[in-house]
Amino acid sequence: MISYSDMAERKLIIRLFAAIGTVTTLCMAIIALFNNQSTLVYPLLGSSALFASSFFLGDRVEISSLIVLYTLYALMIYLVLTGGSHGTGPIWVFIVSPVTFFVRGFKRGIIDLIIFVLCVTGAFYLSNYFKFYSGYSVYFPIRIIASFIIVALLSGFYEYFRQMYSHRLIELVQKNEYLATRDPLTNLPNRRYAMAELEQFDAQQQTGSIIIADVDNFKDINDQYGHSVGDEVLKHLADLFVAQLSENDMVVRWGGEEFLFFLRHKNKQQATQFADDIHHALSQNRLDIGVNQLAVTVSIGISKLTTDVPIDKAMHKADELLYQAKKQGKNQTCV
Ligand SMILES: Nc1nc2c(ncn2[C@@H]2O[C@H](COP(=O)(O)OP(=O)(O)OP(=O)(O)O)[C@@H](O)[C@H]2O)c(=O)[nH]1
Repeated sequence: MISYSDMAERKLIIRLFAAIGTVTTLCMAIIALFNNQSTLVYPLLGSSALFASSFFLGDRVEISSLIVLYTLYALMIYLVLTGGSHGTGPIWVFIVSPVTFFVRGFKRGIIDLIIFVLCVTGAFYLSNYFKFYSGYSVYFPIRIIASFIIVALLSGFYEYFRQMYSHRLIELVQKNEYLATRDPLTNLPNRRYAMAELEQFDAQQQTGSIIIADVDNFKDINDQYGHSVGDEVLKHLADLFVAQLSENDMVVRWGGEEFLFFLRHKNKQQATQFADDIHHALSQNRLDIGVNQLAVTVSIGISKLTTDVPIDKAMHKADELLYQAKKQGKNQTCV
């Protein structure tokens, strides 16, 4: 199953935030320097350096995103405390909520924003109390905080629905991916899945055995008892085959009434023993169809998978041996 991660996109966006933060704060520091606003120059330069450091952290996305976020918080609180340039500092706080939700997600984002609002409220109070900046009107902090909360709520709603939609989408893709590789009747993996597994196995140059099992006289079963009983037979076989498998092995519905077993690291002798076990299990487990019990048998062909035999050749060989087993009277294995 493919794993779905947005890490590459996150890395890109965090680096973008860091780059914008670095350039913006650097420009603001230069402007503050020309305006002789010494209290702004150093905090802005410090922020710029922190944003730049997070840009160069590369693959450590979580750390760099936290540096970006908390540098932003610290700078915003400082701007509220000091008023920034001519009392316009608090206007920048609106950047905080979208960045917070992006970095922290919905739940942790809410917690961080509540703490941030409390800090900003405290900063307005301290600024007034210690006269760090005395140009704020009585209503200004209230309006800034109220509008900040509205923007945060909107960003929160957006993030909540985005997360929900993204989870649903991933679930849907994974479900479709699963269905595309499953046989709906027996719930076994299908031919498409098997081909991918076999190609991977081939690429890894491993050894093992292939077994092809074909139900004997299946047309007669369909004709005599009906198609739905035929389907029940296939399901019965699938359950029985799965019960025989060991951890590394796999059985797939290869098509129609044919099943393919893929036994990793099992030589011909072990595969033959496995085929005998299947014949035996089938003879012991008849299928109940109303008052009757139906005896189902299979014919089997086995071939080796080695590093010097291509998969398609091994499959062809197993098919030929299966045909031979049918010709020799069915309900048997040819190796
Ligand atoms: N019920 C049911 N029948 C299927 C399914 N897929 C294929 N079949 C039937 O399987 C039958 C296979 O018939 P044949 O190829 O003649 O094979 P057979 O009767 O098993 O004969 P031998 O292989 O010689 O033993 C056909 O009648 C198909 O319609 C399925 O999913 N459900």
